[in-house]
Amino acid sequence: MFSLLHYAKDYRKEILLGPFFKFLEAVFELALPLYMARLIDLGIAKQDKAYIIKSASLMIGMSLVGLICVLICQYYSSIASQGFGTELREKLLKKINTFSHHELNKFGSATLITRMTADINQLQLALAMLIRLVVRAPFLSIGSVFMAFYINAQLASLFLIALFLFCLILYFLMSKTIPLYQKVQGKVDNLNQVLQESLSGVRVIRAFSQQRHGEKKMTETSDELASAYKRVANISALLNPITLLIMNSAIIILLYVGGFSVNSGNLTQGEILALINYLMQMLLALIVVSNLVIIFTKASASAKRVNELFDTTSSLIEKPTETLDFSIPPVNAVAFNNVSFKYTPDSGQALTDISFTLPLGQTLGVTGQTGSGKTTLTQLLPRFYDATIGNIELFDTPIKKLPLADIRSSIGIVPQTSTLFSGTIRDNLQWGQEKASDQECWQALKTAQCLDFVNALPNKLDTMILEGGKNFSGGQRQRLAIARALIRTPRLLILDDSLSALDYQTDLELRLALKEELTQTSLIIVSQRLSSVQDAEQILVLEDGKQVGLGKHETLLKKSTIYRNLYNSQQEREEA
Ligand SMILES: Nc1ncnc2c1ncn2[C@@H]1O[C@H](COP(=O)(O)OP(=O)(O)OP(=O)(O)O)[C@@H](O)[C@H]1O
Repeated sequence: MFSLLHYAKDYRKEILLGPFFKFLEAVFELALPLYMARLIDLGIAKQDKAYIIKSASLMIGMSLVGLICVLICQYYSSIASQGFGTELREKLLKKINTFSHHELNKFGSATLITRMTADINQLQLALAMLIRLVVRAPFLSIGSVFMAFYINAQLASLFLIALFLFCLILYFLMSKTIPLYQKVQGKVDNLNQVLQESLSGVRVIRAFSQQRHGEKKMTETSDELASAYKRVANISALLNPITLLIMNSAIIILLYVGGFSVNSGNLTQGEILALINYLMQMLLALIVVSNLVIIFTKASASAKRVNELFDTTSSLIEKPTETLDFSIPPVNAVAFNNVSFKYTPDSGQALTDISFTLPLGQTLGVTGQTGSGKTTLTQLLPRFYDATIGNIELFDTPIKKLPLADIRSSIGIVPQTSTLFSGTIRDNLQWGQEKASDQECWQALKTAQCLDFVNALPNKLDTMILEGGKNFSGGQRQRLAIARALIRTPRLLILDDSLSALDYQTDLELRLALKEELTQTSLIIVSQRLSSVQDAEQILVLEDGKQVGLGKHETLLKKSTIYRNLYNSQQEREEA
């Protein structure tokens, strides 16, 4: 956990001064019962008004200074803990952004969200408590024992017995609760995952009338979390009553034994009150210590989960030795040389021995049945994954020799399910290119065949897109996503089944516009619909991850049985 503290290095001053002010306040708090004892014994008992006023004023003054110290400490702890959380979140997001899709798939988005939010909140809380209480609480509990010994060593031994009993109980409770807190954190992950799936898949759930099933799953998961919490809470809840029992029993014994000492003149009334005060101070400080232990236990579980992300090395190794240079036009936009790929060592072969070249400025169509490996192939180009065997070249350079930034800025990719972000249409287009002017936005919208529906919107480019683009149709969303990819005029544009929601006419017009407007751009169109790829200079046919055809439409019709069957089945469907 402490390894994460270096993210708070900019707040050294606050981390050192905060506990110092809290310590000052604790010194005053520790001195007050002693002053109170003197006030009773020397002021009230002897009816010395001047002494009473002097002592009372001193005590009020100490309390006020103590209050100011507390406020300063709270201020420092807020600044340091919030700053620490922000820094940690930024660094963690940066780290996650270096992950390849392998690592992203392995962790899953639910746990990444929990770690970025709940876990970091827990660490922020731990730092705030470290500043506020870590010096104060032990100082007060130990200081109370010393003060008690200073007043009366015989009665102070009672403090040691109470302290011993408390530590015994605390140890017993902690040994039970600490492992349970770690389990609770895992259950929070599960709940987040179910929540995320239920909310993002709400339409599918409704379409299948599966609300009951979704609700049942949700209830089961939150019941599991609730019962894990209950188990911890049931055990932790014992701490306060047991502490009060110890405290009250000790006070009774103190009053009983102390009464004899007062009668025999060995102890004053003020001293007995001071002892009771110190006893309460000690046990209350110990309750704070036990709460601190709980907070740090939770924080250490959170730190483990955050560190797991920091310690994960991305399978994507970036060691660029070359950069993309278009001063001498490359011959090919893409070349796959005997490329094979597996998602995990244990999974089946997603691509086997794929080889093709896409000359600069030309179009490659990729087709095949569902699950044949089309999307997988496109994901190797921006290096979302690396090929297991073989090599891939982009603009005549092996992609592993290029900086990721060069690769990704030269490729525009429109995935199968395009994500639009909440914000205006302009905001979404500017994701593609930050400084795109309105004119550039309209040009991209025109090429992507969005003019008709965007023009019909009263706020045009300022129209708000709801989360996930829910206020647009599937086809409109796909075209907006294409416009976003076009706005940066990519050198290679990959449309991964992104024309599937368009009618034949719009699909054709869009492809013609792409050819006309993007003369410098090479194109990969992935589609099961052969009409979308049949005009391409080459078509790659995949089946079960294998390359079963490569050539022009007419050639494939003659030579590839699979392609011919695909074509015939689609023709029949269209005629039916
Ligand atoms: N993240 C993943 N982890 C493991 N296996 C995967 C993953 N993504 C895809 N696969 C597997 O890889 C194979 C190829 O999938 P891919 O998505 O590339 O097919 P596709 O041709 O694009 O299919 P579709 O036309 O249905 O989109 C399938 O067997 C699929 O189950």
